[in-house]
Amino acid sequence: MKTAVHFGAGNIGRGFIGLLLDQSDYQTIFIDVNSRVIEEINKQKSYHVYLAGEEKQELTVSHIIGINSVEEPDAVTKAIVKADVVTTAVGPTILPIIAKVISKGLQERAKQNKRPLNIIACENMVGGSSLLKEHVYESIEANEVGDFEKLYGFPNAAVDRIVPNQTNQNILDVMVEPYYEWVVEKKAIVDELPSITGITYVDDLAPYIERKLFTVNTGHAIPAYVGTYLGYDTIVEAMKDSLIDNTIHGALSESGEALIQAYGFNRETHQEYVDKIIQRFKNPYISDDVKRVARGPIRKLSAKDRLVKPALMYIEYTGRTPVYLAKTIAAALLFNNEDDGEALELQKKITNTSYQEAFVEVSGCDVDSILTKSVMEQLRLLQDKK
Ligand SMILES: NC(=O)C1=CN([C@@H]2O[C@H](COP(=O)(O)OP(=O)(O)OC[C@H]3O[C@@H](n4cnc5c(N)ncnc54)[C@H](O)[C@@H]3O)[C@@H](O)[C@H]2O)C=CC1
Ligand SMILES: O=P(O)(O)OC[C@H]1O[C@](O)(CO)[C@@H](O)[C@@H]1O
Repeated sequence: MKTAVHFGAGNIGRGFIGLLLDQSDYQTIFIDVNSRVIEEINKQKSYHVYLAGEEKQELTVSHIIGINSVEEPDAVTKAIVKADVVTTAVGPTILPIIAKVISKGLQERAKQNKRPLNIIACENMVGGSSLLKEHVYESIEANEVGDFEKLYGFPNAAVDRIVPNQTNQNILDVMVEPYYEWVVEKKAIVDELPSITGITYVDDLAPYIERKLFTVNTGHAIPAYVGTYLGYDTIVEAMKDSLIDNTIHGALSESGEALIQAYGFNRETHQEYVDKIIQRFKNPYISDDVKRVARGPIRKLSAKDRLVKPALMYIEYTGRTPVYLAKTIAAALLFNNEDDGEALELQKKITNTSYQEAFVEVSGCDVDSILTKSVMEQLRLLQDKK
C-alpha cells in the first residue's frame, strides 16, 4: 500500500483530500497539532464522510494514522522519508510553519533513499505549493539545493469542495458537499504523476485556480461579508436575501468579465459555472457559518486574493468601475468577529487610522485609485443604510 503524508486533519484534510487518498489505496498519515483529533484518529483508525444531500450518502475512510507534529517531530521526519506523496490543507498562513518540519523530512530522505517526492499544497490561494517550496528552501543548505531540485516537486493545485465547520457526535466524521474539484499542475511534478482518484492534471493551472478563487471564493464572500452586515448567521439563510442575490450576481458578472477577457473562457460555459456555484451556496443540507467563510479578512482583502484582484482585473480589462465587488470589499471592512485574529487586527487598524487608510494598507491599492474611491463610496452607502 502506498503512503501519503497529509498536513492538516481538518475539514478539507478529512473531508476531501483524505477521502480521495483512501479511495486511491493510500495509507494516510495525518499530521496535525490538534491532539484530540490525532488521538481519535489513532484510536478509531477510520471515520465517515457524509455527502450533504437528500440521501446523505455515507463513505468510510480507513487506513489512517495520526501524528501530532508538536509531540512527535521525529515521527513526522520518518513519515516523510517513506512517503509516496505529501499533501497539505492547513491554511495559507500556516505554510511557513509546516515548511520547517517538511524540510527536515526532505533532508533526511535525501540522505537515506533519494526517492523522488511530490508535495502538493491544497490551500485557497494562488501558488500555494510554490510558496511552500520557498519556505522549505529557507531551511536547507546551499549544497542541498541540487538534490532538492532533482528529487522534489511542488506542483500548485486548486481545491474546491465546501466543507463547513461542524460538530458531529464523532469529532472525526465530516459532512461535505457532493461537488468537488482538485486540479494539479503537471509541469512541476517529478517522476510519475501521483495516481490519486479525483485529481485532474493540467498543463497550466492559472486559468483553473483563478476561475475557482475569483468565482467560488469571490462569490462565497458576498453572503459571508454582506450577510454578516445584514445580520445573518449562515450562508444558506443569507442567500435568500434580495440584496445578497443582487450583489452576488453583480460581483460574479464583474469577476466573470475579467476572467473571460483574461483567459478566453466561453461566456455561456462560464455563466453555467457561476449558476452552479450559486446553487451550491443554496444547498439546504449544508449549514455553513458566515464567520467561517469570512475568516481572515486581511488575507481576503490582500492584493492577490478573491476580492481586490478580480476588481483590479475588471478595471484593467473593461475600464469600468467595479461596484458590486467594491460593495463586498466595503462589507469586509465592516466585518468583525472577536474569535478571528485578523478581524480584530483589521478593526484596530481602522480605529487607529481610518477605513480608507486600512484598506490602502491591506490591499496595496493607491489612496486615489479607482477601486479605493469605489470602495469608499460603497462604504458610505452601507453605513448610511445602518
Ligand atoms: N473548508 C472548505 O470548504 C475549504 C477550505 N479550503 C482550504 O483548505 C485549507 C484548510 O481549510 P479547512 O480544512 O477548512 O481548515 P480547518 O481549520 O478545518 O483545518 C486546518 C487544520 O490544520 C491544522 N493545523 C494548524 N496548524 C498546523 C500545523 N502547524 N501543523 C499541522 N496542522 C496544523 C489545524 O489544527 C486544522 O486541523 C485552507 O487553505 C482553506 O482555504 C479549500 C476549499 C474548501
Ligand atoms: O478557506 P478560506 O480561504 O478561508 O475561504 C472560505 C471559503 O471558501 C471556500 O473554500 C470555497 O472554496 C469555502 O468552502 C471556504 O470555507
